[in-house]
Amino acid sequence: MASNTPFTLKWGIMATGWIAETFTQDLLTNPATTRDVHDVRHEVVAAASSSSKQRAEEFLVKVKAPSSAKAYGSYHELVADPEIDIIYVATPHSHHFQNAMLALEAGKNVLCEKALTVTASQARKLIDMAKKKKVFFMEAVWTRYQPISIKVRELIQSGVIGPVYRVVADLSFGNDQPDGTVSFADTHRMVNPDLAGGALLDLGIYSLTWVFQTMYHLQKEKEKPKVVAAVQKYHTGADEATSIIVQWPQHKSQGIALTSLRLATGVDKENTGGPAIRIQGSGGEIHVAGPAYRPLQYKVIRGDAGGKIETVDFSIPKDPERDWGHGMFWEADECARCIRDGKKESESLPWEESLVMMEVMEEALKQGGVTYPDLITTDVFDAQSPLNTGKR
Ligand SMILES: NC(=O)C1=CN([C@@H]2O[C@H](COP(=O)(O)OP(=O)(O)OC[C@H]3O[C@@H](n4cnc5c(N)ncnc54)[C@H](OP(=O)(O)O)[C@@H]3O)[C@@H](O)[C@H]2O)C=CC1
Ligand SMILES: O=C1OC[C@@H](O)[C@H](O)[C@H]1O
Repeated sequence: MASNTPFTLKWGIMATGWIAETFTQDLLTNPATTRDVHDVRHEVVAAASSSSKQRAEEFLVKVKAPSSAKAYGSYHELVADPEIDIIYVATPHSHHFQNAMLALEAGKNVLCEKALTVTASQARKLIDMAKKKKVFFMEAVWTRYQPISIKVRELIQSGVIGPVYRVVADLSFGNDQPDGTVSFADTHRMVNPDLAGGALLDLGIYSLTWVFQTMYHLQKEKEKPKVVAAVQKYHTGADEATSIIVQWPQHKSQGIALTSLRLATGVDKENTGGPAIRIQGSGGEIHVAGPAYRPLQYKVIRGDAGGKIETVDFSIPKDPERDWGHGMFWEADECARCIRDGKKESESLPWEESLVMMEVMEEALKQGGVTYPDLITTDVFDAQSPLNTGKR
């Protein structure tokens, strides 16, 4: 008989930047009152900063964590805490391989922010370590767990638009400046090669997510995609715009994943002009409004109904007590359910799919001549790497 007590997942937060703050606040929302979830809940046990314990303390205050939450001044201390079930890695992508490996080596379950790694080989090694340690490991592509994504995947599987042969998806940010730059300092993680900057690994991954979750993910016999890419390099060496065509010849399908730091997906700053994602089947289309990372509306246009349009809107629920909700809690709930049920990977984003997506992105960047420093592309784990110790 199922227990009425929700399963509690105990989190350790690695890093104290913007997304760590956003995600942790989502963790601290009440699952029952926010989103009618009663089988799992979350506890923030500790947070760590690579720069100082004080920064971690300030972070915990800022997110209104319970007073029991511990602050650590190093990632090593965090992964050694026996009370923690899962580490959320919220550092720049440049750091993900070393930081996630640090946690996996310590026997922790890991949720690692996107992009999972800088290279496919790094992703492979993390997956191998998760297998070896028999722990749960997932890339934090929150979009996959949002109700709208689940619904769109179900619609496609129901056959309402027939077989899907083409998907065009865009996430572009509109940061063009009159002086020819984009509105990020050269040191910012969006454009800094030392932090694996660039449009593709940061934003294009969402366009690719839509291409993958509506086609590759639903393939019964998985087919490796062919990849053709056009990459516009920024003066820092990172990509400022990347367009990828992925092709699955046996499925007669193609996906076009677009991203740019200069153009915006929509004309308004919120990127809500649409459709950001156009899913084309032989019997109709599904249009999803942007932004691709957190869309709130889709339209189904059925060919057999004379082009009749059904529009469905979604919203991100808020915790009334905290006046907060960003939409990242669904991926946290997925982690809790997988760990409760003894699963090592999520069916919505299996290891193999994260890996193939990394292979596609690596190939696209290779075609465009984008390179990153050895420190962040090595697939050799080093617990004392500056990426783990913060000693820059
Ligand atoms: N899912 C989503 O919607 C989003 C995901 N992301 C992903 O999250 C990751 C982090 O992004 P974001 O939070 O915006 O980044 P921030 O720059 O705001 O934060 C990154 C944090 O990483 C730690 N860090 C360790 N070493 C470095 C270093 N050399 N330079 C900078 N930071 C360092 C710092 O925390 P400390 O000193 O405490 O260790 C810092 O606060 C990226 O991989 C990004 O792709 C980002 C935004 C949205
Ligand atoms: O993952 C992301 O999604 C939201 C964007 O604002 C952010 O830059 C990106 O990292």
